[in-house]
Amino acid sequence: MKNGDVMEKNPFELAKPILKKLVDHGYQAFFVGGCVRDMLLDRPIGDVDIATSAQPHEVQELFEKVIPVGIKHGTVIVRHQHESYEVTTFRLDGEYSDSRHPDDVEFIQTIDQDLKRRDFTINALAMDLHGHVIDRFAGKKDLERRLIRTVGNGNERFSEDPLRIIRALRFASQLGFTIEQETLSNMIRQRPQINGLAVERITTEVTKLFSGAFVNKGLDYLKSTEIYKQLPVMIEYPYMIKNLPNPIKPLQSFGEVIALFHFTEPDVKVDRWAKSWKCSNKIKQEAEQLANALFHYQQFGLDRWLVYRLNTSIFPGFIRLGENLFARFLVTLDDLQQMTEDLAIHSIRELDIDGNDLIQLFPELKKGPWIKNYLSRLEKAVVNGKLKNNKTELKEWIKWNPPETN
Ligand SMILES: Nc1ccn([C@@H]2O[C@H](COP(=O)(O)OP(=O)(O)OP(=O)(O)O)[C@@H](O)[C@H]2O)c(=O)n1
Ligand SMILES: [Mg+2]
Repeated sequence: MKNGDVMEKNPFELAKPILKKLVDHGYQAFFVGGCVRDMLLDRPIGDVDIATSAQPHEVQELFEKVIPVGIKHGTVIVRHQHESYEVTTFRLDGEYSDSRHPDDVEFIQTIDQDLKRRDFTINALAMDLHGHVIDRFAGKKDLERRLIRTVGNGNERFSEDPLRIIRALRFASQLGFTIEQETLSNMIRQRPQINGLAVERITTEVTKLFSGAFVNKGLDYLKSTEIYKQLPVMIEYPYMIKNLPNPIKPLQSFGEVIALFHFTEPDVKVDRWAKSWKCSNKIKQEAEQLANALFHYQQFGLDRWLVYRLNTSIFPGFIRLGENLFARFLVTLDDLQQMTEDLAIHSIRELDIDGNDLIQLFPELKKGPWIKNYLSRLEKAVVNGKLKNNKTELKEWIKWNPPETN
C-alpha cells in the first residue's frame, strides 16, 4: 500500500483545483469513496468523487461549468479540464432510487456523518487536499485484511439500498476480498429486498461482477448465498448458474455474459435475457452476434463466414468466450484480424453484383424476395472463396445456377 506519495497520482492531481477552490471559500471538501480505496490498493483509479460541506447551489456559484444532475440529492457534476467530477454535499441518507425513500435528503456539516451512511468500510474513506486519509471505520485495516464489511449495522445498510448486497459480491469479484461473516449473514437475510430494485442498477453491478479479476470468488458467493435466485431470468432457471463453466475467465460486457448463458442454456433466448435485464439494443446485438459465432464455431470451427459476420469491435469478446467454453481454444486477435484482411468482401455492398443486375439477368421473373435470398447466397459463396467477386464471372455462374422461384 502506498501512503505518503498519494497526491502525486494523476487523477487526484487533476482534480485538486476543485478541492482547493472549495476549501479556499471556507468549505470542507474531500476526495471520497472508491477513488481513495483504489489509490490505497494501488489499483487504477476510476472516477474521482468529491464530498463537500458546500450546498449544491453554492457549488454552482463557485464553478463555471456545473451540470445539475441530482440537485435534490446534493449531487452536481463539475466540469474541469474536460473531466467530470461528481460533487456531493455531505448528507445523511442515500439517493437510492427506490420508492420507499423520501425524495429529499438531509444535508449535514461533517464528513464523519457522511462517511457513516456509506456501504462498506473500505468505501467509507475520504482524503483531504494534503493526502491525509480520514478513516473512521477502520477501512484501511479492512483493506489490509482484505475484508468487505458494512459500516455499522449491515441490516440497516442493506435495507437503505439493497443494491449494496450485489455490490458486496462485485467488490469480492473485483478485489478478491472475503465478505466478513456478519455482513454475509445480513446479505442473505436482506436478499428478498433485491426484488424491489430498478433492474438497470442490478445490471450495472452484475456486469462489474463478471469482469472482476477474481470473478470466480464473486460467483462462488453468488451461488452460496443463493442471491442469484433474486436476479432476472435466473429466478426462473435456478440451475443455470451452476451449469456455467467453472472456473471462468472475466468477461467485459453484459453482452458477453448473455452469450455465455445462452450458449450453455440455448432454450433461454438472447431476447429474453436482454428484455429482463433491460439491456440496450447495442448489448442485445452484441450478445446475438457473439452467440451465433460460438454456435458456428462449435459446429464448423473458425472459418471465413464466422469472421465475416463478427464486428471487429467484438473480436476480443469472442476470444474471451471461446476460451471459457472450448477446450484448447487457440484463436488469437491476430488470427481474426488477418482473416478479416484476407476476406474478399467485408459487406454485401462490396459484392460486385446487385439486385438490378439480377433483374436484368432474369427479366421474366417477378421482383420479390428471391432477389435478397439469391444475393445472400452469392455473398456467402464469395466470402467462403467458392466464387470470385468479379461481375463477369459471377454472371456466368448465375446463368448456370438460376434462382429457384417456387
Ligand atoms: N449503494 C451505494 C453506492 C455507493 N455508495 C458510496 O458511494 C461511493 C461511490 O459509489 P460508486 O462510484 O458506485 O462505487 P465505487 O466504490 O466508487 O466503485 P467504482 O470504482 O466501481 O466506481 C462508494 O464508494 C460508497 O462510499 C454507497 O454507500 N452505497
Ligand atoms: Mg466510483
